[in-house]
Amino acid sequence: MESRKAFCPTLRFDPQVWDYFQRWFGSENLQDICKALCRPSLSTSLRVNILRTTPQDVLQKLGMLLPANTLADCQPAVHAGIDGIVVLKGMGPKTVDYSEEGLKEIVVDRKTGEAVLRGADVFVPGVLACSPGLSKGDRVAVCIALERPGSDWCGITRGTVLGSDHSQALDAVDRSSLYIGIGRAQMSRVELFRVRQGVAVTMEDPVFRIPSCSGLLIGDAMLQNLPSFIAAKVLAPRPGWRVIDMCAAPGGKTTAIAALMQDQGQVIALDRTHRKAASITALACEMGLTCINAYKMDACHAVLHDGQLQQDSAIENPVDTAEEINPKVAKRNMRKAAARAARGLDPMEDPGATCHTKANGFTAGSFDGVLLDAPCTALGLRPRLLHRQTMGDLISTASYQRKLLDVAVQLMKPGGSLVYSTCTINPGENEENVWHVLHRHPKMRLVSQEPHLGGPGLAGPMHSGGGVNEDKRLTDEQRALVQRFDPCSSLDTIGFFIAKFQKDGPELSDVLDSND
Ligand SMILES: C[S@@+](CC[C@H](N)C(=O)[O-])C[C@H]1O[C@@H](n2cnc3c(N)ncnc32)[C@H](O)[C@@H]1O
Repeated sequence: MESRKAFCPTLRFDPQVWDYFQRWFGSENLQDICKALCRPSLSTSLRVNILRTTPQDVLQKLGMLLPANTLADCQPAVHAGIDGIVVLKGMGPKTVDYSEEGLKEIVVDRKTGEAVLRGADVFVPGVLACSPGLSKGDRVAVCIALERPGSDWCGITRGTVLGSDHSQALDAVDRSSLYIGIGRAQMSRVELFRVRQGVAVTMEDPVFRIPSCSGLLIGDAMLQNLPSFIAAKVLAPRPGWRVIDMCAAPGGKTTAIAALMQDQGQVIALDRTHRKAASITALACEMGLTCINAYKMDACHAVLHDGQLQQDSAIENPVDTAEEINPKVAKRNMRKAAARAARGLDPMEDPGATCHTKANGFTAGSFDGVLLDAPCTALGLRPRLLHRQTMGDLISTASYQRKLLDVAVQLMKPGGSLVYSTCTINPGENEENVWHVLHRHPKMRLVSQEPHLGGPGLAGPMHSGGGVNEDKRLTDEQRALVQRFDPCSSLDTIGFFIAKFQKDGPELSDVLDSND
């Protein structure tokens, strides 16, 4: 069919956000970044649980577990530069021929489409519309319907029949560049809109072929973006250290840190809800790590103030406080979790996992290492076909991060290290926040990072708050110390940013030696 083109979407940002980014990145570079953000990375990394197994054993297991054709395509290999990482290759974009006779069609929502681009099949809740008379076993072209500008409505409701009066709003929008491949229907149209979960379409000719290892190597290895693992490595935690991961769920970096410490010492992991904190405990158990203690705590209040008592208790089968009070909230959370599971996204969290609760925070100056992997606008995640944040959202997120950074500084021992990371390309949350730390906290300085694979920080004056301030900018030396992972660089990673700070004070090795 002529109206189906090669996959070539255009990523849209709010116009003010676009202008702001354009001033930082330049027009051409921003276009390249947007193009990369619409596509999945073709390099999938698995972090090996080095306390339990080796990269070579993981390669051997993959050889036994993956189907022969997948294995031949993805060529698993040990990462050449970073210990403990196994890399699998993806392929695409492939030019799919949609002209085959009798090909039917299915329209999915954006999130489902993005999951398919990452290698998933199509799950029932994400299907919005399909051709009339769709039968189980039919071949179907899969297309994404994007939300309309300024709205979360894409023009049709779930259950729409293509070509009917109800699909006119959808047909009025050009979606010819949003076809993501051909699959085989696993149910008829009637069943598709009657059931609530299950696989609707298995992808046979996806535009991108990304290997899926989910559920294959539980406890031995986990999917982790390369820059995320690098952030944990950059902290350089040593066995015996006391580390705090302030925003830790689901615990990818927490468990990487604990493994680097050979499970010796103490890793405190915080997140805002019991459910999230318990998910960290569940991952730590899966990885066989015992030095991690997860707490339900707002990291903005993580510092114990004079006169406050240290209180600590463990919670069995945690539920969110809001749930205890309000059964409607409990029901809504259950529905959300079930919906995610039905879409084949996150597995539902282990209901038996526990976490700690603490009425007050932790003693200031008591941590050798602090990780602040901050909640952020996530404008570096791939693939993403639409971003709806406004300039106001970007500014308020950066200001929230600065609040967390101020707490992080208080928690560090003199001589201790802080790693600050985000998965966004937004300079307001990255370079501008680094500038904030250096100018608000004279005892903090940027230090070099190992490993250092990313590019330098951006050059230019700070201007997220509106006016340009020529005096507020990182020096060339400071820009060279941070790592900015550009999604369109040859590393082909998500957009990510890492800064490492040290607080003036004695070298930590001296502190540890004098404690021995
Ligand atoms: C980027 S994610 C962390 C990902 C995690 N570090 C990993 O590698 O798996 C940010 C997390 O911060 C949590 N968060 C947001 N505000 C927080 C706060 N005030 N205190 C603690 N956690 C918070 C969110 O719930 C979210 O789980």
